[in-house]
Amino acid sequence: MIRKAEFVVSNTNPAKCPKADRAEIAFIGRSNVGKSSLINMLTGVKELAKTSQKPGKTQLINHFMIDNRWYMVDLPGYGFAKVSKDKKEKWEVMISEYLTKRSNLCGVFVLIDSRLEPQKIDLEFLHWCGDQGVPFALVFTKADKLSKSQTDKNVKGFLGKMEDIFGEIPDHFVTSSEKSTGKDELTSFIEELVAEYESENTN
Ligand SMILES: Nc1nc2c(ncn2[C@@H]2O[C@H](COP(=O)(O)OP(=O)(O)OP(=O)(O)O)[C@@H](O)[C@H]2O)c(=O)[nH]1
Ligand SMILES: [Mg+2]
Repeated sequence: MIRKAEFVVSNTNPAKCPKADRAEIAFIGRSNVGKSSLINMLTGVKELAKTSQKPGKTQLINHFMIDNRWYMVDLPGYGFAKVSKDKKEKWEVMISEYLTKRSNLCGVFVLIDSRLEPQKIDLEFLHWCGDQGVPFALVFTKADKLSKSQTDKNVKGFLGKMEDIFGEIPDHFVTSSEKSTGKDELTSFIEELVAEYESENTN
């Protein structure tokens, strides 16, 4: 259970992020998929991470301190059409630096809109994570928007693609930030990652 969550700092430069002296978990995915909303749902702090109906709200690497113990990170989304080429390239450098070099990163959650068929951009991004050895799990979002059977069908379809690409099905969670669906399962999983990191990184 998360008891306390506080904003720490926003950055464009991964090298300027807080000292990597504790476990860190990050959320990424397409613009508007619900990353910031998920952070607010998991922490129980309504406006901790800024959300918007318009894609492209989160622009920076945002660190939040959880229970004075570990960091939760909100990242800007990919795939927002109205972004200049220059900005897109800057995003790619910033995010790839962050995801591949952040030494205390013990879990990256790639958010997938549970309403949609598998999207090329998500599959490409996951391919890249696999190639780079980024430790990811999947979070399907907005499960309140469709019927359970439709959501299940989409999730199953996406996991089938994962099996085709990776030969195995990654850890995954079905969530709704509106209804707090999946909160306990995802929180427990994150807490396990944090505990594992701590047991490997204490002297
Ligand atoms: N119905 C429903 N709406 C959601 C859910 N999660 C997010 N939303 C809505 O989706 C929109 C985008 O949510 P954000 O959390 O800002 O998305 P984001 O991924 O952080 O977007 P960027 O910061 O632009 O990359 C907002 O209007 C949210 O209210 C959910 O679980 N259910
Ligand atoms: Mg956001």
